Amino acid sequence: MLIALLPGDGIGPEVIAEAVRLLDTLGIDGLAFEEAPVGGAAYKASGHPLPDSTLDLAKRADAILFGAVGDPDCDALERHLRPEQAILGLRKELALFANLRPANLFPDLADASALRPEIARDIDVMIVRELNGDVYFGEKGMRTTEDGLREGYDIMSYNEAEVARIARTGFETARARRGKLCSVDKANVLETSQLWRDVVIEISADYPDIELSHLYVDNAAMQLVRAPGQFDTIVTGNLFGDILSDLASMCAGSIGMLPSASLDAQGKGLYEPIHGSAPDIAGQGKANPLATILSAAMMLRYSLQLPEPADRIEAAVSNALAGGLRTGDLGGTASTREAGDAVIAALGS
Ligand SMILES: NC(=O)c1ccc[n+]([C@@H]2O[C@H](COP(=O)([O-])OP(=O)(O)OC[C@H]3O[C@@H](n4cnc5c(N)ncnc54)[C@H](O)[C@@H]3O)[C@@H](O)[C@H]2O)c1
Ligand SMILES: CC(C)[C@H](C(=O)O)[C@@H](O)C(=O)O
Ligand SMILES: [Mg+2]
Repeated sequence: MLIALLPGDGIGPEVIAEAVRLLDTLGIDGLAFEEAPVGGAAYKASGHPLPDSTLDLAKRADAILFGAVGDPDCDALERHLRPEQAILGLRKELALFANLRPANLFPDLADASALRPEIARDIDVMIVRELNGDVYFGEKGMRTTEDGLREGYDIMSYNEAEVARIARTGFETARARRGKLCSVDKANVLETSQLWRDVVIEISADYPDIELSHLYVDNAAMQLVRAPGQFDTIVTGNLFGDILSDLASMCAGSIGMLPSASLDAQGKGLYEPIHGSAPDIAGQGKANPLATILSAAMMLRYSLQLPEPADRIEAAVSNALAGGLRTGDLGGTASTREAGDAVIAALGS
């Protein structure tokens, strides 16, 4: 089983190193790693954020473990050369349309949540975010109006096949969890969202066992903070899912805690923390590697069909936190390396 390692920029290499150290410690038979540059690192080395050789490795591999991309040195580049295009390109080229972002509170992290402990305790939500459409991939550009003003535009669109596909992922995910699906849109304003809601309702006919509800995205953001325990599975579009998952991460303690899986129709996946390259703390050994370590666990479970080591990793993270592990984002002082050590030590407990 070949794992493509794409560490990327900023804290990406720091957090990937800890996930790889943990996977090495587990000694899983037949796991092989191959690394390739991506993002700003790839641009600086070869003039493109997603070189053909990196895309080729991603396609050959059984799964991809991704760090983060984004480099302030590249801010002035034309859009198609910016580091972020690499992750968007991978998601599109590999047809990774279903992004699963679980937010749940580890029992010992209530003190780190942005919510009061008695509210935070209840959060256990899976955000199913569509990843191949929306404003991210619609026509976009810069033009000049008749009045001579510069005008930027990004077309938001979804066709019914795209909505149906992610809706089915949402229903299936809810079925494997607590049987409740909340579809989040902005159907009071957006045509895209009206179609989204219509299609989700049509697909729901195939899932009579699932309790379906709908929320506008502004209300959903408020409800996630007010009473996150009401949510089981959320299905939503690319942009709303991006924003809601960062919000949900703080309910669960920190953005440094949330992993993700981005899956194609066959279950091949790219696994990455939901956070970015965090230039403000890069190179200082301060990054929390747990989101990436938990992404590695998702990779073992979803793409490699290895639930036992996935369970072991998640239990080790939980035990390490129970033992007092806290990186800076969680209010502590542990370094990235010390956090990796604590999880490895907890594997035996
Ligand atoms: N999938 C990705 O590769 C991805 C995701 C999000 C942002 N980005 C990119 O990353 C760059 C920085 O973006 P941003 O600052 O808006 O978001 P960010 O997620 O990188 O950082 C936001 C804040 O959270 C902190 N943080 C993030 N991850 C952390 C961790 N593991 N441990 C401790 N603290 C952590 C950072 O220090 C920062 O203060 C941008 O170029 C952005 O486009 C990439
Ligand atoms: C870097 C950016 C393109 C990306 C997104 O918006 O999807 C990031 O915010 C994420 O959440 O993975
Ligand atoms: Mg994001």
